[in-house]
Amino acid sequence: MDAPTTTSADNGTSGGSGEGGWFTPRRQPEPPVGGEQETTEGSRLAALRPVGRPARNGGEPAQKRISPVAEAGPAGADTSEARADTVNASPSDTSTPPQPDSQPRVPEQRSAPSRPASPDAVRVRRTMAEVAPMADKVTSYFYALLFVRHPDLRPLFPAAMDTQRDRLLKALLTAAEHIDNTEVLVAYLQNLGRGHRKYGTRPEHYPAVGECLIGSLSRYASAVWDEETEAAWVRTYTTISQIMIDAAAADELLAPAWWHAEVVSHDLRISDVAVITVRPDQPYPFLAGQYTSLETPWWPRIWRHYSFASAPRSDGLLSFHVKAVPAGWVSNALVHHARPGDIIRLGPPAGSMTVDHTTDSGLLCLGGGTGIAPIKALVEDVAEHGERRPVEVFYGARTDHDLYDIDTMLRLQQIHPWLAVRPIVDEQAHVQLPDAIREYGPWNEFDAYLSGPPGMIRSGVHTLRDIGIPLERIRHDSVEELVAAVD
Ligand SMILES: NC(=O)C1=CN([C@@H]2O[C@H](COP(=O)(O)OP(=O)(O)OC[C@H]3O[C@@H](n4cnc5c(N)ncnc54)[C@H](O)[C@@H]3O)[C@@H](O)[C@H]2O)C=CC1
Repeated sequence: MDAPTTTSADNGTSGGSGEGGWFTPRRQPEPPVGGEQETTEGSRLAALRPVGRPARNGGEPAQKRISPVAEAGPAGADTSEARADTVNASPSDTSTPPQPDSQPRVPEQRSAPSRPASPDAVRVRRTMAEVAPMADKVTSYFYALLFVRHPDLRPLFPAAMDTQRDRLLKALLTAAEHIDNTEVLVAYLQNLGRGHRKYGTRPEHYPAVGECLIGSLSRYASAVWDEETEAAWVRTYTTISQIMIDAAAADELLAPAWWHAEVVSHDLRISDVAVITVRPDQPYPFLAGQYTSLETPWWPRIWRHYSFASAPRSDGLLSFHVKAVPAGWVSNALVHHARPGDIIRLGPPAGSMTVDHTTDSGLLCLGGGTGIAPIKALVEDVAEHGERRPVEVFYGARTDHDLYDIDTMLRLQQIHPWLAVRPIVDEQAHVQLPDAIREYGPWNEFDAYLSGPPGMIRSGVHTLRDIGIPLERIRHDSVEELVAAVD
């Protein structure tokens, strides 16, 4: 499954919780259908059958598709990458096949009230604890079951999925484990469901995945598996899949499953970083600070996440900053092979590291390496709104040479008196990016935006908390492990 998205340390997605149980399946698992074999598996299959119907309200406008967590790959199969340019992308979109995310994409249950876990959640977590030491085996068995029993699903996954095959499973298990954390989980699953449209996932695929999920869990958690546990998993999976299906159905009314986009310019700024501009084949609505998933023609069905490097433009063009990382299939193809005229595919926009235009707080922005891309988009966004809010950008790089976009940022500073850009070069400053902000401030009237390598985000959140910025005013993508680290 794909990447994350986070938002702010507080994901900003509350809402919708008052209706009494997002996670109470709106449709109870169906009893075994007459005529269907009365085997355990027949029952599972029937119980897991989701209902492919659009959400009651027809969905939200595309512009509102902001979720606190990133999307995961194909339902079932996500192969999508870790966010290539984002926090979860580990050191990159690296891997030999694209590296899977080592972290689940659901934020920690930081905001969950300290209510006792539901009986289903207790059973689900007991199963997870049981299978944890055999995660590899569970994963292999799950995909073996899926592809043997449902060979029609194989094409939804990339040809080479050795190292990332567990994305789907991971996302499902993570979601199941957080089944009580409704507000965060619903947003996560909705995003996941929408994101799965680009893989060709359909409602009828979900029961197959659920059946194989339960098949592999029951095998490897046999010591704790019983009828109640199975029923808990069926309810949990039914809830998960129904939210994903509903979100995908609602999104279908609003947006394509993917966009084709033609590369219109390719600017190799330094040996391993290119600024790539593309023209989507139809309007692509997004917000500054968000990111998208991207598939190249060279690595079909392998998706990577990249932040938009500009606010929405009147000519509809989109740009990305891509760093080629060792063994990064997609990033190397984009940096070293892509040329104008090439056609790529884009998934829907995601992410909520966006500017809150209802306040006039200042923006304290930390961009490390190619993490400067969405920061530039945020600056343009503030400029377009014509507001006079102070924006302070700290742009970190290892060396002077790595400040590949400093000219653009300094040009923006010249035009906008409310903008200050401060390059922080490790080898000169003898201090890494987050710590550099301690010498400036005060920052109590600022919202903070962090974009860059995971280590920078992690230490950035720590520093910002340390200087008194509350968690809910700190925004960045893919936060789950970071939230856990500071909470
Ligand atoms: N929305 C987002 O969060 C985005 C994230 N990214 C991510 O940013 C990264 C960029 O990679 P590179 O350009 O190679 O950056 P890099 O690894 O050269 O780091 C850039 C700067 O970040 C700071 N930094 C790095 N690691 C740190 C740590 N552990 N603690 C404190 N500060 C640290 C340092 O000031 C360093 O000079 C990639 O991992 C990419 O996935 C890229 C674009 C958007």
